[in-house]
Amino acid sequence: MSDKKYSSGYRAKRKADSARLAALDVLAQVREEDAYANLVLADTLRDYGVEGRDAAFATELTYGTLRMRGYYDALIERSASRPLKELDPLLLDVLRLGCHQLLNMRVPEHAALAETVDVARQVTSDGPSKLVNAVLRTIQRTAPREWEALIKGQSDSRKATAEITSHPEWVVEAIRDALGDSSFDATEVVEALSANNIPAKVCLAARPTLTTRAQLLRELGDQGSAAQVASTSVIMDAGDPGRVAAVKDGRAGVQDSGSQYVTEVFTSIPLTGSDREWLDLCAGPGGKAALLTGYARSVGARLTANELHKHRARLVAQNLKAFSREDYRIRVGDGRTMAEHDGERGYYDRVLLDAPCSGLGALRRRPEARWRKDPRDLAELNALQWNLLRGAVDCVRTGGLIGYITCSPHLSETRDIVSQAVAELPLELVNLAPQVVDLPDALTTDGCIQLWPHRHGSDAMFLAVLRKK
Ligand SMILES: C[S@@+](CC[C@H](N)C(=O)[O-])C[C@H]1O[C@@H](n2cnc3c(N)ncnc32)[C@H](O)[C@@H]1O
Repeated sequence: MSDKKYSSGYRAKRKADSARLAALDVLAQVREEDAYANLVLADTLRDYGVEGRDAAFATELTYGTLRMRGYYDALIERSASRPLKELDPLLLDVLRLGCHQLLNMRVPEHAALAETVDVARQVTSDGPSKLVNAVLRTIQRTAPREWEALIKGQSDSRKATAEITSHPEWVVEAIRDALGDSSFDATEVVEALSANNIPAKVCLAARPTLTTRAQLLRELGDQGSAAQVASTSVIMDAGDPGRVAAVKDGRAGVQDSGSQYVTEVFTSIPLTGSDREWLDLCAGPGGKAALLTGYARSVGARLTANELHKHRARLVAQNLKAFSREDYRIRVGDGRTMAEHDGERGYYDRVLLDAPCSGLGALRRRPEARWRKDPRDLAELNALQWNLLRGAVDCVRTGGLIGYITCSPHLSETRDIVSQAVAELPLELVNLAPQVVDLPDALTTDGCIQLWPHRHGSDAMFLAVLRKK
């Protein structure tokens, strides 16, 4: 750190604010160590002695900056008049923090500037801190509406939408394709992407046969309200879910309302013949398994929850602790080859395949997730999804149902893989139109369900139901 006075001379050097330093440290951990911000934030705040209102400030600063990084980078690049890659990464993080304070927090402009320059000086030296001052002043001098117009006005509409909504360009393309829009800057494409910039509220699931939404609402008092989409879901408007008695004892769990809805729809599809043995092929950590066990129990069926990883199977057990051991069994194994084991082939009446996926439908939950995802991972995921689908076909009886779910709207892991399955495997698609009369904008043209944060207030969950021929 430099000992020299800040050269503009308008105030003396002073120690940078701990909340901002802590936020910067988290950004650095995310960038350098691939850390998850939500996992390292609490320890980092403790290390810097940041608590109470300062901790809330640091949290908002960290998450907001990570989320809006793409937009801030567009402004920084234009204001620094040099490519971003020529900026020191730590300095770039400082600039991003400054942008968030200037543009999206209720921090007075002079404080946003001065405090950010203090941080720059403390973690680098005088020279770079002058650059921070100059760049942030340039950003501040232009009105937010003018910045938006400037970015939207560029000829490359995919890049413009990516920058305005703060997403990688490949995600813009994926969302446009999933919505069936022809242009990258179509109103709904921008709305869908912008919805990822609004943090999701905590949602609880009232687990069937253990409690009801009405009971959960009563328990929460003025801290809860009924959520959209699923009949089991409750939004926690305030408070800590870990302190809710129903969550502590397993009658309820923290779960997105879209996840609840697709599980509810799948279990409500009528089935000819027996309906006693249900399988959750990829069950960890067990949110859907807990709903499935409840629904199964209410019709006299039993759930088998399968999971590849032992430690995740333990989480399933934790999620099912409020049910009786007769209602479920948990097994550890590979869902792709489960039918090779004694008695598993064609044994199940319903199989839920909640497949490992890109998670593009839950970007609003993890502020930095969109920057970490790589489109090259999709090919590997698609191969796994396909092999799990084949595994599910082997486990379900003729006439039985498979519910294929992803937390993603990306076509390669939703409608494309399902149409390939219908073409190549002994499966027919069940049209879900009768199940979604109250939610017609959730139905895809091929009769599947695709939820969206901007339409339904849930994660972008996908459900296709397939019947084995
Ligand atoms: C999307 S998550 C399932 C979420 C879960 N249904 C819930 O609601 O809590 C996918 C799960 O599949 C598991 N998995 C991955 N490969 C698998 C395989 N070959 N067989 C079984 N499970 C697998 C992962 O470990 C992960 O727990």
